[in-house]
Amino acid sequence: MPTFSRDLKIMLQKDLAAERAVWMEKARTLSEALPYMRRFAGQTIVVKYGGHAMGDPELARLFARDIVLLKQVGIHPVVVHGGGPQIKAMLDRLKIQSEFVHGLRVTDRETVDIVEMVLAGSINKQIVQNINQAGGFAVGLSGKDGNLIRAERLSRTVKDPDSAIEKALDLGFVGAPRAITSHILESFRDSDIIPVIAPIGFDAEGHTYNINADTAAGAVAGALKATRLLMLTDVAGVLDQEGNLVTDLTTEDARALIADGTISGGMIPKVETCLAAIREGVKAAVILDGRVQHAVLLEIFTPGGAGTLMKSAAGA
Ligand SMILES: Nc1ncnc2c1ncn2[C@@H]1O[C@H](COP(=O)(O)OP(=O)(O)O)[C@@H](O)[C@H]1O
Ligand SMILES: CC(=O)N[C@@H](CCC(=O)OP(=O)(O)O)C(=O)O
Repeated sequence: MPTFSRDLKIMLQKDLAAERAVWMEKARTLSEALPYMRRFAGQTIVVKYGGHAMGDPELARLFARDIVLLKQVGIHPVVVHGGGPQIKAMLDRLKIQSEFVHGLRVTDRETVDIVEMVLAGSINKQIVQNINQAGGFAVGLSGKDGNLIRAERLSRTVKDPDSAIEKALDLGFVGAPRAITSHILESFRDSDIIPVIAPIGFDAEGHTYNINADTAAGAVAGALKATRLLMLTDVAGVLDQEGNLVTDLTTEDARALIADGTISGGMIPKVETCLAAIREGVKAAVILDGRVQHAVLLEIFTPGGAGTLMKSAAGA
């Protein structure tokens, strides 16, 4: 029937035009990424991948693809991962109690074995597998491999609120990174290998340490003088008193927001780690929302990077 076939033809032409418009938009986005690809080519970007951000399998798959894409365009991504919720799940299964003091897990001898098993074992290998399934060549390392993260027992004091006397906190086998053997990571720069690091440290006496993943990522970024330290978390970034996103955070503003309690809990070590990394030579650190699909690509390849940026005085 001629009328029907004419209508069908018009419909198909409209569909094709709509599809073409979608592809044109995608091509434009790719083209607009070119200046960013040139800017970051050959640079090191350390990505801290938190335990909350890896909970959703689809987000984890997209994260792995984004990391492979960075490497493919000549950027050197280094992934440092956490796994707090996964450690908690394993400790619960084994009916082992665990508590946090100032955002850090008090870690006794039994707990450090479980932490190492979960971080350097199942989680590390899952991320490696995701990246490799996305077409990359990821190699999993704990801080023990290649003497990567020498650590010491973290010493921290707190002020007793009644007497105002400083007392030492005993967090057990919680480590502070002392030295990063960076040539291990630098040897991957000129290869297609993507290092994926579990935040486990060691010392000369043979102790194993549980290191907060933010702290480990900051130390690695500082040692590599990375161009960017990206901290993927479960909020949009640093929020102000009204709950609005702070897009640029100076050291002075950070100090003020910590002092008045606006920045609290796990966000304090995160911000402090970013500032410390910048002091050590990282050009800029960004706290961003790991719950958003392609958060890493948005931050690196578009002007619409959506987190909180802290940068060195020399600029980013
Ligand atoms: N000013 C703030 N802006 C944003 N988040 C904040 C702020 N103060 C405290 N937080 C808390 O910090 C959390 C992020 O830290 P944390 O839970 O340690 O993250 P992760 O598990 O990703 O390392 C947020 O989920 C939020 O509850
Ligand atoms: C000392 C300390 O607290 N270590 C952390 C290490 C994992 C971590 O930091 O994981 P997220 O990044 O997912 O929070 C812990 O035991 O939970």
